[in-house]
Order: sequence, then C-alpha cells, then structure tokens
Amino acid sequence: MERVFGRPLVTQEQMRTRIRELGKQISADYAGKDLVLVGVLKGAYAFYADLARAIRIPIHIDFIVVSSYGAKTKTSGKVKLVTDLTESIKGKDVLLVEDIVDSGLTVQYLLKTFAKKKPRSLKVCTLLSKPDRRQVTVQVDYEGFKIPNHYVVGYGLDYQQQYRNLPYLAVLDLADEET
Ligand SMILES: O=P(O)(O)OC[C@H]1O[C@H](OP(=O)(O)OP(=O)(O)O)[C@H](O)[C@@H]1O
Ligand code: HPA
Repeated sequence: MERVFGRPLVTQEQMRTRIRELGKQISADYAGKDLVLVGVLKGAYAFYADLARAIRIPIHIDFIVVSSYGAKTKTSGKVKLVTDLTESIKGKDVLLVEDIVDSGLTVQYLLKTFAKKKPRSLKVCTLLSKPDRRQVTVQVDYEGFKIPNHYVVGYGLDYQQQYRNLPYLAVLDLADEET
C-alpha cells in the first residue's frame, strides 16, 4: 500500500506555542490542588511530556494504556483497557491527557471508568479534537486544536504503530482511503 504524507496540519512551532498556553491555564486552574496528570497511552506520550513540562505547579504523573483502533483508521467501537493506573486517584484532582478526541468513545469510557474511582474532580485535556467525527457527546475541558475530518499522524499519533515520532502533525493519505 502506498503511503504519502500530505500537508503538515500543525507545525512544531504551533504545537509549542499552544502547549505553553495550555500549561499556563492548567497551572492557574489547579493552583493549590492535588493534580494527577493521567496520560492516555500510547498516543498521548509526546503531548504529555511537553504539557507536563509546561505546567508550573507540583503534579503527580500516572498513565494508562487503552486501545480501540487496532490497525484501522476507524474505531472498533470497543475500548480496551490494556494497563491501568499505578496509584489510587480517590480524592485527587485528575486531568486526563489525550492526544485526540475523535469518535469520543475512548473519553466516554474513561470518564465512566474513572468516576467509579471517586476522584475529587475529573477533567479532560486533549491536544486535538475532530468534532465532525463524534459518535457521542463528551466533555472536553482543555483543547489544543480543532482539526478537520482527516486521519492524522505524528506527534504521538500512529497509523499501524508507525509515524508516532514525527515531530509535527500530518494528514495521512492512504491510496485506498478508508476514512
Ligand atoms: O475518540 P476516539 O475515536 O475513541 O479516538 C481517540 C483515541 O484513539 C487513539 O487511541 P488508539 O486506540 O488508536 O491507541 P493508541 O493511543 O495506542 O494509538 C487515541 O490515542 C485516543 O486515545
Ligand atoms: O486521526 C487519527 N490518527 C491517529 N490515531 C487516531 N485515533 C483516533 N483518530 C486518530
């Protein structure tokens, strides 16, 4: 299958600027609180590392691994929790850090699952949002960029586990486009 990179959708510089703003806003909103920053792996790894370093208040870090896309460019509709949190979030202020909210199914699943763990507060921060693809309405509290309905790769996001280390966000054109 031939793969060609289309135009870069978000540059490294645009990422840097926007993440600095998000870090500032989160630092102000969570000042004096017990913030646990939960990265949703694998996709969020790059954004998470940059966002955590843009936050200027003490934080706890933790991660979960979830998967629902497999090798496809459409959600399977089934969100699988591959690896759970390492510490209790009971009574903590939890901020979920996602790379992208697309159909919304992953965030919907995580909010429902995490609410049962009785955090003091539970919010969502995503680098990217594709509103045209939503299958369910979900709460997003912090959003980096709204993007159009294209399958994107880079900056943590993959196609069949490739391209995650691309330092910017690009549209992936598939010869036999499925999206
Ligand atoms: O809003 P949704 O349609 O649920 O899509 C968003 C989710 O899909 C991707 O994860 P994926 O299952 O591909 O795993 P990955 O993070 O390892 O790439 C992405 O990292 C989000 O977690
Ligand atoms: O556009 C996307 N690219 C990579 N992974 C994704 N997971 C949901 N949407 C996407």
